[in-house]
Amino acid sequence: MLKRSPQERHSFISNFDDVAELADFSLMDTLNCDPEAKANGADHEPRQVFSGHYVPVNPTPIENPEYIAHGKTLFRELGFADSMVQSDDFVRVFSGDLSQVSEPMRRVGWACGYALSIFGTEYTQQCPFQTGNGYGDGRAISVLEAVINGQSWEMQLKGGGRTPYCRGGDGRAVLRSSVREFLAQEHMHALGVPTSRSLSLYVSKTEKVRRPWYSEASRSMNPDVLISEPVAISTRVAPSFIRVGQLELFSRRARRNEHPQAMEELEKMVLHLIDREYSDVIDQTLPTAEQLVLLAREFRGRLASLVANWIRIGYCQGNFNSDNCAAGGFTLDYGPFGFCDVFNPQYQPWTGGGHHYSFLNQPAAAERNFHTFCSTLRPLLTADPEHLQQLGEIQSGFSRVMTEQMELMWAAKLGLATFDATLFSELESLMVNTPVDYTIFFRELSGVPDDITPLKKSFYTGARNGANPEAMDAAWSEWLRKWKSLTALQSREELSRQMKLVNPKYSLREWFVVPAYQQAAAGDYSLLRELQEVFAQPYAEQSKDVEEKYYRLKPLELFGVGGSSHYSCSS
Ligand SMILES: Nc1ncnc2c1ncn2[C@@H]1O[C@H](COP(=O)(O)OP(=O)(O)OP(=O)(O)O)[C@@H](O)[C@H]1O
Ligand SMILES: [Mg+2]
Repeated sequence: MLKRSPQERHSFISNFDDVAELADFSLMDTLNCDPEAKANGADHEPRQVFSGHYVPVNPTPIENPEYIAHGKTLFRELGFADSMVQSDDFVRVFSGDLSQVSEPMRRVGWACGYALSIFGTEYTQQCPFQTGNGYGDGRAISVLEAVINGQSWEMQLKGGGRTPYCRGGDGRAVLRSSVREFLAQEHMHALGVPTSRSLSLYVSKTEKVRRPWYSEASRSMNPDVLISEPVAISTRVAPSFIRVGQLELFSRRARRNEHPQAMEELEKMVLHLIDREYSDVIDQTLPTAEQLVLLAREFRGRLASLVANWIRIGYCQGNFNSDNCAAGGFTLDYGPFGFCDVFNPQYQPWTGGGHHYSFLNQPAAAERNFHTFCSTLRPLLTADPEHLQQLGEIQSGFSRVMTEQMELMWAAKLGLATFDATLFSELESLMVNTPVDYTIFFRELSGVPDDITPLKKSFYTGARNGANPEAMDAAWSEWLRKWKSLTALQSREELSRQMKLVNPKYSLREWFVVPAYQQAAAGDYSLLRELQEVFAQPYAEQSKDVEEKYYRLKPLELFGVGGSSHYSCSS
């Protein structure tokens, strides 16, 4: 614990119990750069980093930062006063300027390397050196790790400038992508889905970068213009930002015996993960092998539950690679994500994402990431057949655990005590054939309607797949009758109350977000702040006005529009 008098404390530092130490094996990449520039974080050139937990790197402040928004709920949880977000020192740090921070904060941030597997297949091609040693946080820079109310929190700038892993990129994030991530993180938290959190969002009044994007009302699949967009820095917060891909980097090195400390580094990294993300459930005095097995079991449960929650609320992560899979089991990297409007098992807003990361394929994608995760632990257990076998059993049990979670989730969405496979598969076909708006359908069903009239509020009748409307209505009525017979034992009020806790009324559809970031780029933040308020209470009925604006079908003319219905990963 660091000792300091209250007068010495930096204003927001006064909320910290302590400033935590990172794993103790930093700064070991001794090649390829000027040691002094490296140690003070001033070397931002792409380079190979051969070992070590992180590299010191200074963020590059955005020019003329202006406050846009902060995560009010998170501020309350951290004990930060709302006014702090406009204070000079806070603005400076979270718009990327560490030059004036005082002890115990450090004037240097850090970035981490990680490896990449796509749907379980290892890649190194994305690394400019083709070795994997130049891939990692290309524009994410952590600036602080603090213990607040007994909980350790890492604060990470996204868009904070180039790092050794920037691969020739500019290290920036545009306002558009920053607004999306900022809003989505707090919405997911309010939905009860584990996630990184949003601390603050600042935009530059003068600095812009060019990105490929879609022209107005474009129906092109790929971006068709280059646009100039303001840069922004959003700060996200989590117990750690350790990714499956990060463990993978160390494990690949250990497997190939790339340097003498490779195995030791892998072990330290895994123990660091346990300390940051699993200390409440794993006894750190146990032998390492036992801890590893417990870790795999616990992560399995968290990951399966996470993905079932994504599907519960209509979320598609879009790019669920191992480097976008947080080893703590929460949602990380809101890039080409989307909340679905129409129920479509193959919903995938990212044009580069393919079927493998589509909506109902996310359990399969999670399984691939889990297998990758288990493989990262294996080198640490080679001399221990008993624990290796336990790990194998945990790995092969993923699909069972995932199925259990999915069935529990569908049962809860339908207000049933147990999953009914026939009822569910009939519903799935009806939802595809009508088609229905996923959020509105389940919310209307949560009203326990007498007949299908309220459910029709969710029907995209204009997009009906040529089906006979009378026959469809009859099929829906029959399905509703069956559903009601299965729920008949519960009081209608109680059933409705329970279902409304599981089926949100409001979800952050992309066509709500597009005008918010467009207006923000023109200096008007009012819509963005309205979305913040509305989507912080997704289960509440809210006012008539809110309902009319945000509880409605996607207008048919917005289907197929580039940048809204689908987008490239460009951010
Ligand atoms: N403008 C940029 N400059 C430098 N590196 C970038 C830039 N944009 C993306 N990258 C890097 O490219 C890789 C893939 O990007 P991806 O979109 O998955 O991540 P991201 O959205 O930047 O970050 P995160 O996963 O940290 O949320 C990451 O390693 C990321 O850091
Ligand atoms: Mg990423």
